[in-house]
Formats: sequence, structure tokens, C-alpha cells
Amino acid sequence: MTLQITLEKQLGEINLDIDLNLQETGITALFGRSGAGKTSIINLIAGLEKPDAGKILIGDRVVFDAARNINLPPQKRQIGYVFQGSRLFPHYTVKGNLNYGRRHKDPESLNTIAELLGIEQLLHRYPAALSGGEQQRVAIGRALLSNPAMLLMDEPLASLDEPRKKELFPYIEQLAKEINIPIIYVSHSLDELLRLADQMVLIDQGRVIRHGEVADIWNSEAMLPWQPEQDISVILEACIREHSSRYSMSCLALGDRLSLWTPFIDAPVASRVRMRIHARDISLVRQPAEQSSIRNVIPVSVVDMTSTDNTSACLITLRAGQHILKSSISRWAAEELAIHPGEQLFAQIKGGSISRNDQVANLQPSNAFLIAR
Ligand SMILES: Nc1ncnc2c1ncn2[C@@H]1O[C@H](COP(=O)(O)OP(=O)(O)OP(=O)(O)O)[C@@H](O)[C@H]1O
Repeated sequence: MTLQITLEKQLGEINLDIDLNLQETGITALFGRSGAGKTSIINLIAGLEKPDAGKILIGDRVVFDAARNINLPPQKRQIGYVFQGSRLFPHYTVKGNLNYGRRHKDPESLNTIAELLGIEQLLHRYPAALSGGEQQRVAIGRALLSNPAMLLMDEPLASLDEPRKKELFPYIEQLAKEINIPIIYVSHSLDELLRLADQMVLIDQGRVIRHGEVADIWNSEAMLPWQPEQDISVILEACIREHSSRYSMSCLALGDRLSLWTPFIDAPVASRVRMRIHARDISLVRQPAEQSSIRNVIPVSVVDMTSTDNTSACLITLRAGQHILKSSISRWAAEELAIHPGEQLFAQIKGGSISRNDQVANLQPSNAFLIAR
């Protein structure tokens, strides 16, 4: 099943003009600045607003086609929607909320979804007696129990504090693995992109700037505006080659003979992981030191270097096998080392600098992620 979305809509000053083909499963993040048009896109897909022109196809089901005057109302589109706030009915219990609008209130699917979201113990409580994270899990459950062909989530974590956000990540990841429908997830959080998204669509001024794999876009120039100079990073995706239980570290295969040691990742050898590596944690040398505390000394070639006169730092883009790395060093050091594009150098990466929050372990080739705890 594919998802084809062509939309045009004048939104005040912004002319929304979108043409997207989305994957059938997994999470696609709609990412962009405030006011870029993300919520408008999912409201148009859900049928809460009407496009000026375009067509929306879920598989072979046409839910909107301006040319043929087809415009199914939201309840006929088979689309689940999770909003920023949970929007639960306060006078219904959790169970009542989950069953709301369900024609066939079979307890089996309710129990399955409740278990998936860890809300089995909450079924008889009222929303007022739930935490923000629990309320959002119920809201997700309610959307799923409408048996949707696709799920839209508009910043579902935005109203939660950091600990609650972290509490919800594993549920959303698990959900993406268990349910076989596409999820469109609106966000402007890099952490959510790193942890949850398989694909991303970068939106600006109502247009699609980039659409593709998260790592490809994250590592491109298009994402630099979202990364403060001190916090520039790349996403690296690779398979676990081995573990060292003695030192509590894991080794990622970057290529035939290229390895990266990181703090231990609780996932099997050969499984794929995603890792955020900060440019500030990579230094460069012409020759590896004979004795060094740094475990990762990786041969790289210089792809590109940028610096501005008014900053002291120089950002150097590097290639290690198939992987992109970025190093932020001082302009002084860059000049002294006389670094130029095309040169071969060695990147030193302190394994310990990669925190647990920067690691995501993926147990399936389908990009379904499990957080490395
Ligand atoms: N019905 C409308 N009529 C006119 N302008 C609108 C309408 N809906 C949205 N807009 C404008 O379109 C732009 C995009 O809004 P939208 O809410 O889709 O952005 P967003 O990317 O979701 O932003 P945020 O991240 O802040 O939620 C905004 O400038 C908004 O003011």
C-alpha cells in the first residue's frame, strides 16, 4: 500500500504545495519550523480542512480528489488522529474513552491495545486521575481502536515534560513495530527525530524541502539551521560487530575493517543501531598516536570544510567508508594542520562521549527501533 498526497492550499501568506509518496509502515516525521505548515498538512489529510486542489490516496482508496469532487468526511477516511493534548472525555473512564465511537466493542482488541500501551491497569480510572503521559497513551489507544488505515500524530509529546516524553518513547516505538499502518508524526524536536522516525519530510514555507532517510537529511546542510554551532552532530547507522562485556562496550562495523567502539548497547550482534555523534567530540590527527587513551582512531577523508570569520570554529565534513562524520575544531588548529578537501586524516572519537541518549538500537531491518538501555 502506498500513500499519495498531493495538496494545495492558500494559508494566509503561505501557499501550501505538497507532493508526497509515503512508505506504508513505520514513522514518517513531518519536521520544520513553527508555521511551516505541518499541522495544516495533517489537518488536510484527516479531512478537518479542505484543500484548494489535490488528491489523497490511501492505498487504492481515494479520500480526497478535487478534480472528481471527492471529499470524504473525517470519520469515513479511516484515519486515526492524536493531537498535542489528549482531548479525552473527562466524564468517561479510560475504558469508556477507548470504546468511544466503536461499533464493535470487542474486548480482545481493546485488551491488546491496552497492553501494547501499558494502560491495562488504568481502564477504570477517569482522565483527571492520569498523568499527562498516561493520558496521551490512552489517546493513542483510542485512535488505534478506530481501526485506522493510517495514524496521524501532531506533536503528541509537546505538552509533556522531559521525563514524561522519555516515558512515552518506547511505547511509540513499539507501536510502530506492532501495527502495520503508516504513521505521520509532526515534530520539531531533534530528539524525537533521532528516537522515533524512520523517514522524515523537511517542510519549509508550505513546501517539501527534503524527503528521505533521517540520517541522510540530518547529515546534510539542510539541517544545519536546527543545530546550534556547539551542538552539530551526525547520525550514523551501522550494525553491531561485537560486544566487550569486560569493558562494557560495543563495537559497530563502519566498513570491512572500520570499527567504532561505543558504550555498551543492549542489542544482539548484527542488529542495526542508530547513533548521534557530536562534531565537538571528534578531533583530527595526521598520524595516529602510538599510545593513546582514545579507542577510536578512524581513517577518514576530508569532504568539505566551512568556517566563518566571526567564529573560532571550523566544521569539517569527513567520510569514513560509507559513513559521514563531522568534526568541529578550532580555525587555528585547521590552519596549523593545513587541512584541505580530499585529504586523508584520522578522526579520534572518544567512545565515552556517546551518551545513552544518543543511541538507538534497531532490531529489525525495517527500521523499527528499540532504545538501548
Ligand atoms: N485556515 C487558515 N487560514 C489562514 N492561515 C492559516 C490557516 N491555517 C494555518 N494558517 C497559517 O499557515 C501557517 C502554517 O500553520 P501550521 O499550523 O500548519 O504550521 P506548523 O508548521 O504546524 O506550526 P507549529 O509547529 O507552530 O504548530 C501559519 O502561518 C498559520 O498562521
